[in-house]
Amino acid sequence: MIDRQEPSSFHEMIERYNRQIQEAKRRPPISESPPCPNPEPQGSSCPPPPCPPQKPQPLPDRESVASPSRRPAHHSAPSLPEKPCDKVSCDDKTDFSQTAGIRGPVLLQDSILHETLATFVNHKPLERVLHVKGYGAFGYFQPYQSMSKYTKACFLQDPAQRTPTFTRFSLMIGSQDTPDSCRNVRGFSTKFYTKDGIFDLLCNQIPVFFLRDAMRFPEAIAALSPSPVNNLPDPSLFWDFIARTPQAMHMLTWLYSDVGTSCSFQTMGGHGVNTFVWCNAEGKRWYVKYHWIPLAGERYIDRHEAQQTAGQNPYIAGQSLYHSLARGQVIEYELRVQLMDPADENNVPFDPLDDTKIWSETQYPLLPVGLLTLEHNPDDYRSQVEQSAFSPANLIEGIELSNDAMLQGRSFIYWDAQRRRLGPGFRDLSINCTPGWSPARSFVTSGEGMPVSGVETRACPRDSDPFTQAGERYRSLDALNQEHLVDNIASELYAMPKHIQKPVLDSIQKCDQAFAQHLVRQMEIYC
Ligand code: HEM
Repeated sequence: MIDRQEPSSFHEMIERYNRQIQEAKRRPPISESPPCPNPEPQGSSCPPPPCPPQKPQPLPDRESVASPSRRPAHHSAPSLPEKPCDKVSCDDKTDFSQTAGIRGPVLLQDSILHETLATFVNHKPLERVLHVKGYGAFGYFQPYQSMSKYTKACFLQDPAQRTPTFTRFSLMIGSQDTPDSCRNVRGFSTKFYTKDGIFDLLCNQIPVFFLRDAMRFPEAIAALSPSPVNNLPDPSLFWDFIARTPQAMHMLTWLYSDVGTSCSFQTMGGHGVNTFVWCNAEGKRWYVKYHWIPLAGERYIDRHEAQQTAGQNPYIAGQSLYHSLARGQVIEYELRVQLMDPADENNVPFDPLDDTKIWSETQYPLLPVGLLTLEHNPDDYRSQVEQSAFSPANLIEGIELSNDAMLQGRSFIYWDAQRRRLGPGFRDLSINCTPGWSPARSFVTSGEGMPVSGVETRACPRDSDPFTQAGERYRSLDALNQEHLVDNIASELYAMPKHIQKPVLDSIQKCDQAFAQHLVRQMEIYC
């Protein structure tokens, strides 16, 4: 029997279409059609009338159908012999537009046709402005022990409690066709469906960012994007940005190391980048930085392997994630945090709220918190992965924003982006909600009860040393990884004009003299 219910979505429409094609193929020839097994009183669901007879018939007089008095004679259709029906399921009325007579015209009133086409042209949700290409996985999080000393966050109190999660891995720059292995910032966002509501933890594989203030973020993204003139890759946009942005030096030493190229999310780390605040039941606050450690170990690939992989399989990381979960393997990441008493913030040689800096692991050890276990694939990419809406402002009691300027700049813009791409009801989509909860009703705000003071200003915050940690990063690499970092930079920087090369080399010299010398030698090889 043909399903005559209207499709509620494009997806259903396609499924129904495929079902009908399959059924039609199985159905015996029309002359041998069995009687309708479930005849309905009006007969509307029974097999519709058979194909028009194969013997050519004169076409109905279209003039008599379409207001003959107003149509000139030369508009009449030529009297063609009717062709035999060549459709497998020509008895399926839903395959045809509604026409005035068999050869048309198609009637404007055919709302079913318009709905079918309008559903098709509108079925694709708008893409994210960033992190367009992504893959998802469901799982759960379980703490190792109660973290009540540091936070009252409900899902971190009881080691026996499992909190359901959804994780989306993504590439920050590029389109749906960008190869998974290319040099990129990779996103690692997790939604925790807690009993107090949604908590989102957005991480990148690189622990620092290009900028410490959100104001220049659009400029950074433009520098990483294709040329606005011809849509072709233009490395001079990036290197010009780096030449003008010494604070990006530290990020450069991560992005242009092998950490920038990878063929697997299972062996990739994640870092919250920004500094958040944990608050316990007594109101004691801690600065907190988040880190995910893959239990499979961290592994990255070099630029040559990344390029080769990009050509061979642009979906390598997504496929590996999907097939591992489909085979029943679980993928695990340990959540660790670094905690700093805000009273100590003046005792570190940098601003702990500056996201171009990392915290020393000796001074602020990585404290294990719990285990994220990814265990199954999404069943519907569009409604689960595409329509997932993460925000650093999706917080629950016990977790707050700090005064990290970049984080505060991010706090509104994700919801705004989601209103644009998913509509104002984005929080009601099942992937984005826990029943009965909405941030507007939860009244979780940052720093309730914290004193705030200061003179209005637009100024560079305390400590703007952009070089020390970048130099430390270079020196922390072994010889092979130093070689890769330097070669990755040299392979692009050598081709830049002098007015870009010079300030970049000056900045690198301020990071580390040997780093700069190594780079100059390597650039000479390319020249
Ligand atoms: C001012 C700076 C930033 C702005 C304006 C910004 C803006 C955005 C926007 C608009 C999206 C897409 C949201 C959506 O449509 O759902 C996005 C996604 C994302 N952002 Fe940012 N971002 C900033 C900085 C950062 C930083 C520092 C991180 C580091 C953790 C980060 C991590 C992510 C991740 C992981 C995603 C992907 C989320 C997903 O999978 O849906 N962003 N960002």
